[in-house]
Amino acid sequence: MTTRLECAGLTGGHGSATAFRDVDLTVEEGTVLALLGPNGAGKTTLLLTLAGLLPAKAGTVAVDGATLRGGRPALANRTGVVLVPDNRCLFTTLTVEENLRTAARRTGPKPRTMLEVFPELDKRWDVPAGALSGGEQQMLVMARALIQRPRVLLVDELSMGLAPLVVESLFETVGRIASDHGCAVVLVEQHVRIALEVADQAVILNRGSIVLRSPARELAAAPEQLEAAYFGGHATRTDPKS
Ligand SMILES: Nc1ncnc2c1ncn2[C@@H]1O[C@H](COP(=O)(O)OP(=O)(O)OP(=O)(O)O)[C@@H](O)[C@H]1O
Repeated sequence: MTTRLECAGLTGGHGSATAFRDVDLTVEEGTVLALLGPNGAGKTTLLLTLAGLLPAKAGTVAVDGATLRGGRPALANRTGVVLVPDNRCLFTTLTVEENLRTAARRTGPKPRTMLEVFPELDKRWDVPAGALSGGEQQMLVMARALIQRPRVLLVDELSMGLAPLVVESLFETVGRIASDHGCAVVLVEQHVRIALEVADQAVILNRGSIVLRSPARELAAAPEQLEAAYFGGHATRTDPKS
């Protein structure tokens, strides 16, 4: 397997405040890493730093072995890093098709090819994004990410405000996007159980530090370890290399 995303000693935050420190992550192509942890742990800030939207205070981020220049989001995006932000950021007055057109690249897939992954959007093709249901909006958000042919897909709280059944189906799609398109997915999620079902590996961030790493399946079977990492922040590392 190829290492798609790697960060080493990554430290970052907002202004002079440090939100996370000394984070090492490796995500292989075609796999999903669940980045979990309590509110305020630093998960979103870490994603923004991986996407180049915030400069790192220390450490490196590399995609397919090439180190990215920190704080350069357009460059990171051209390298294949695509962020799915937690506030959706759709153009609400533009239709589904128009939203996809804003993200499509000249030499990349055409908007309608996204219907192979999200067929439910076909009947909503000419509807403004603001009139879609929450689940449909998130499908559009994922389609808008996929049309950019991501090598690294950073997904922040996809489930926010959605019914559990909708979340399960969306997460299945995320898993398929990783395996079919060979991208590395980092999934920040509060729905821990569903996230662990789709993820291959999991890390728990607490107060800015990684306090637990584990294959996702093992962690799903060890709720006490999960709880200790969330509330105590001092669980043991089960697999220091993952
Ligand atoms: N725009 C900002 N300016 C300054 N500090 C911020 C900003 N956004 C977040 N922070 C701070 O950075 C720290 C980490 O927040 P972050 O949002 O990354 O955590 P999180 O794990 O994603 O939490 P949540 O699940 O609540 O979104 C917190 O102390 C938070 O108050």
